[in-house]
Amino acid sequence: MKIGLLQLCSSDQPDENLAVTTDLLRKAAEGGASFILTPEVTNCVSSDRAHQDRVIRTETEDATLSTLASEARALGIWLLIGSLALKTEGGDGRYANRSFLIAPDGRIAARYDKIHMFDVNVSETEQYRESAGFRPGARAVVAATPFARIGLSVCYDLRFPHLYRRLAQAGAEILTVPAAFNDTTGAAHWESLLRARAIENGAFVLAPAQSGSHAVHNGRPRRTWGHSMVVAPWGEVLADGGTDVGVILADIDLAEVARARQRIPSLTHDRDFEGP
Ligand SMILES: O=C(O)CNC(=O)[C@H](CS)NC(=O)CCC(=O)C(=O)O
Repeated sequence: MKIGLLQLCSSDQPDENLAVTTDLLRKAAEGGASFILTPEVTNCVSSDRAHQDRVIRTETEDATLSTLASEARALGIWLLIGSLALKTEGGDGRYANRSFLIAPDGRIAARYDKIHMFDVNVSETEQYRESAGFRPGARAVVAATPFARIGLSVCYDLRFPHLYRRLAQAGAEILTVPAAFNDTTGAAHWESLLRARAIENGAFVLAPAQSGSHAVHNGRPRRTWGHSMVVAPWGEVLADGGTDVGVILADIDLAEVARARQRIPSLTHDRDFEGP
């Protein structure tokens, strides 16, 4: 089957981002993709709380979700909206960083709220406190489709291998890692971590990414790493999106999951042990 990754450079204007995303989604479908994926925070990249409060909507009011779900239906494709920043009802006023799997009939087949929050000082000038704006999820999700079982994750989750272990042990054959990796840690770690998750779990890793220069964050534009990737279960990088905004297409053979797991059955060799 053919996979389409959308590499975006989302701004802090959801309407603009939706127009670009819709256009690229149609291109990916024209290119033959039957499963298309968008990056983390497809609808809005911003760290300005007052601005976010003006433009971010709840799940039921969000135009990105309803429009892309209708597009998926019109195109007859499976769609992973990597994530949307959404207002949540109740709770403490923080947003959800929520991933959606949309079926070809336009219905929501699965939702997943990012579990691990990026509260990190990347350098003295680049600091993130994702948990100040977003409320973390607490439930891992595997969704069944006619072509594969899909384990959902988002961005910084990539650094927590036990999450992917659980997803693979629950049957996931494809692991999705939509991201907005920053360009410092992206250069150092992105490809290695993606390949490690694919190899250690014998699964395809599909990682659509934000790329380029976004809305100002801590007084400077926020830069993301791009390099959207498709990684095979044996660890080969089947596609690397570079840094341009656009569509990345890759053919995958899902039989490779069983082949990789037969050659190295480590997924079934976990053992309980004591200490340290
Ligand atoms: O802020 C938003 O709008 C949405 N959230 C994100 O983009 C998050 C928090 S800043 N980014 C990451 O998790 C990058 C992880 C990363 O770069 C690493 O693990 O090295």
